[in-house]
Amino acid sequence: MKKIAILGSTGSIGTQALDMVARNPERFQVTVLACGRNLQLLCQQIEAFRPELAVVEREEDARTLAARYPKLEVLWGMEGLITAAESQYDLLLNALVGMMGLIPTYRAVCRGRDIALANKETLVAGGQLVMEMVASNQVQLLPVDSEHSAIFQCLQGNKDQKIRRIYLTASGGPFRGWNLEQLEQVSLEQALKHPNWTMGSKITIDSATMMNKGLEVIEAKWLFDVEPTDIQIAVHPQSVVHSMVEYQDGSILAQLGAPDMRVPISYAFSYPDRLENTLEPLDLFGLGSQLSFERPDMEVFRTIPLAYEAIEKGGTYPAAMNGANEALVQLFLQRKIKFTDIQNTIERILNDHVPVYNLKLEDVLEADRSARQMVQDLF
Ligand SMILES: NC(=O)C1=CN([C@@H]2O[C@H](COP(=O)(O)OP(=O)(O)OC[C@H]3O[C@@H](n4cnc5c(N)ncnc54)[C@H](OP(=O)(O)O)[C@@H]3O)[C@@H](O)[C@H]2O)C=CC1
Ligand SMILES: CC(=O)[C@@H](O)[C@H](O)COP(=O)(O)O
Ligand SMILES: [Mn+2]
Repeated sequence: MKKIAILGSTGSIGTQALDMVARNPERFQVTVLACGRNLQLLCQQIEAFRPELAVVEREEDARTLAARYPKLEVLWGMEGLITAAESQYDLLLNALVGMMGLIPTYRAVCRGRDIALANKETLVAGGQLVMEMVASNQVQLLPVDSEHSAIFQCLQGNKDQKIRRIYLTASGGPFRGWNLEQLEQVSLEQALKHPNWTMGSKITIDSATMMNKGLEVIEAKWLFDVEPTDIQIAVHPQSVVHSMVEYQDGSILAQLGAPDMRVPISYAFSYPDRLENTLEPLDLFGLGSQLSFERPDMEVFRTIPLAYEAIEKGGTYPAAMNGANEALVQLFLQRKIKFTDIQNTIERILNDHVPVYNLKLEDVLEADRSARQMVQDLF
């Protein structure tokens, strides 16, 4: 029985992970459930999965839960997430959204605990620190992000083989093929309509701006130790090929599947085994269209070159970019800024950023904080 701690249990990834646990009760047991403020769903999850520890964002909600479930340990806030990350389990699924995932990941890695990582912001902001600790503590860091799970699967059995490049596939989002003038007019409702995936609101907006792909380039660099210049984004509107690895002999290995996050989640849960499931498989003959691949439009979707530039410059640049993006996406979701303000403001903040190199965790946190402050000052 594998004991799994889930941070972000009420979100898109968290609920799909619990679905895989429910389908495999003889293999997985949940020890921790953590969320923000969605107490109603958390209570249902507590009753269904009987964890030992629950963590919520606010103290008052923790007190409500503790009164309702006297045998359950209930904690709150970042301290609660850290206690959860350092508790007893076999695998931590980090499905929190945003930079708040970094510290719990880091603390779990410091304790030598294995992690299934959905929270890509962890590696974007703190990749260098986290990966150094992963290596020294021999931690297994298993990707959940669909493209990174695909790359990880294409690397199996080829551990020491030289890679020529990675093709990181992108749906292109709802505004694929649009020009800058059209992007100026984008509404929140349009941006929240992803063509192929149902996900949380933050990542859905990231997909629309294509910042999601920029974040994923940085995530791939850290996970697979590849140069960003060897990672080629390939816009693939069908979201059937989840990514590819080209080896030095010219062979390209790809992983295909229906767009269903329960597949990469269950691979991370059961690695190196593959779990049998009854999910709807990809119907190759029913695709109804050809599989197509095109280069991204980096003049319209400025987030992509900005992300390449941030990781090339290194130091605190990616943390500043990520912090600015999170704050801007939040403002866009609140209808306080225009869609194009997101990329324009990130560019401005990166231009003004004063970097720190030879990073410590505090430097990353400070770069994140000051980028958010700059966004606040601008809007
Ligand atoms: N969704 C997807 O298909 C994919 C997601 N990812 C990545 O996975 C991560 C999670 O994404 P997704 O599931 O879509 O996000 P969601 O917004 O759907 O879920 C976020 C989770 O984090 C919790 N949370 C929010 N604020 C806090 C807080 N202050 N303290 C504790 N918990 C909090 C939420 O709780 P509450 O519900 O109470 O607010 C929720 O459980 C992101 O990094 C995303 O980029 C990667 C690939 C695919
Ligand atoms: C499911 C997943 O992994 C998302 O990150 C997805 O890739 C988003 O789609 P885009 O390719 O449009 O960013
Ligand atoms: Mn992805």
